[in-house]
Amino acid sequence: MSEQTMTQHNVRYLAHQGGSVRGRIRVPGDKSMSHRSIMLGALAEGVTEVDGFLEGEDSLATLKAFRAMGVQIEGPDNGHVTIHGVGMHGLKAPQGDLYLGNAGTGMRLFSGLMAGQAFDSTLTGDASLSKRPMNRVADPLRLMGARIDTADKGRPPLHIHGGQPLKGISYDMPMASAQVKSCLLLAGMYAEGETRVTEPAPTRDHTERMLNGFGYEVRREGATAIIQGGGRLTAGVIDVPADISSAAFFLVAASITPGADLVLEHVGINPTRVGIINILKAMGADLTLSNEREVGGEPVADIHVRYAPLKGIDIDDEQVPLAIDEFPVLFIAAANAEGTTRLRNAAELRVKESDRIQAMADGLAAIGVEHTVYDDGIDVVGGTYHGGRIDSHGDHRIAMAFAVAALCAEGDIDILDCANVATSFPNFKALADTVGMRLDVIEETA
Ligand SMILES: O=C(O)C1=C[C@@H](OP(=O)(O)O)[C@@H](O)[C@H](O)C1
Ligand SMILES: C=C(OP(=O)(O)O)C(=O)O
Repeated sequence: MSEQTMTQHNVRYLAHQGGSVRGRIRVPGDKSMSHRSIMLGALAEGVTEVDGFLEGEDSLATLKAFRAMGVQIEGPDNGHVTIHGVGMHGLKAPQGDLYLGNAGTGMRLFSGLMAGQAFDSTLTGDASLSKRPMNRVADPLRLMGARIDTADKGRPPLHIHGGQPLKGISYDMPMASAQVKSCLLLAGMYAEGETRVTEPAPTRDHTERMLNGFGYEVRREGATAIIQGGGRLTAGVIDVPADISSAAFFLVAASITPGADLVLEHVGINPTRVGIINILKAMGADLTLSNEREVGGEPVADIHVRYAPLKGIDIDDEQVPLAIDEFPVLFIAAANAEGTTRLRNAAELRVKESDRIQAMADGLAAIGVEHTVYDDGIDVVGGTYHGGRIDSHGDHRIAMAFAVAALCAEGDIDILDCANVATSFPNFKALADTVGMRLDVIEETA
């Protein structure tokens, strides 16, 4: 069965009202770091050992794409992956297209890497990824000398012509995007001279940290990340922490559920990812970090969360890129807070796996949560809400957000099109059961 036909099998969630949130859990590995561990491990000299790898569809698609380019990769086996690096110029032309599933991160980072190869490649994705904008990477890569063909309006598939000499550029990113920054830094390894990428606001810096960990220097001058072409990567050991974006569902679940008391273990707390913690704390959440340590160049902690009454806030603009994937579940926190929570300057949410402003607004409307939609944000008014039927639009984070909402709903929430939860959080149902949430997963065939 091809990946494309597999996705026709779908699941629906029936999230029963009520339930508890108690215990001690570890959510799966960080998706951003999992993608990058395979990419850098494949291009390194030597053998890279990865622990904590996310065995979700997005990062598995990245792993398979490198296998298709001749890289020997063992695993994943309980989060352990062994990558036999082929060096910067050791990839082989793949036989067919490189299918990247649902992963915007996969496609944007691959486009930078493939622009530097000697052979042509075609990057494809599922229905959601095929609608997402790729000119944000294709345009600056073309400035570097890449030749890239896109479908209509800069959508995938991307056809990347190999053998094009790249030169470094100085690029001011028009949006705060770690994917664009990372794409250009990866292409910059293959470019002549320096590539300089300036971000309008801080975004996740896993690429910079991991490149430095592989012995490839990325310098920073203020808001600019700088890489010199022509370097090499040296294999190493990577310990991927639990994904704060997955932990977010349980941080909100515990914050809104009276009596909740939960510990999330070994969570990545990179300062460019902690918007969820900062925003929940500003809303009055009871979160405590302990056992703070650094693991493989990334800060990690256990997070203890207990129920506390939340209040609505105006979310600080600077928190937006630091919590960019957490807004669906933060809107559920807002629905359970006293007063109104206001988000602006978050238009990027409209170009994720779904239009996350509209998809969440439609879902909030279906369960009776008062809200007002803006081009770049939303106001959510806290209060009681009922059950209802939600379309997740195949977006993992919308599906999981409404599963969390059921904890405080006055009725059950039926959530359609949830198969893509497996892209980032394959054992979400199992961990939801462990803590006391009441979630049925109903298999459906198309
Ligand atoms: O670099 C990454 O790993 C990611 C960057 C973010 O996207 P943008 O760079 O488009 O904001 C985020 O939404 C995505 O889930 C992962
Ligand atoms: C936006 C996300 O991922 P990607 O862009 O990689 O599809 C996400 O996981 O919320």
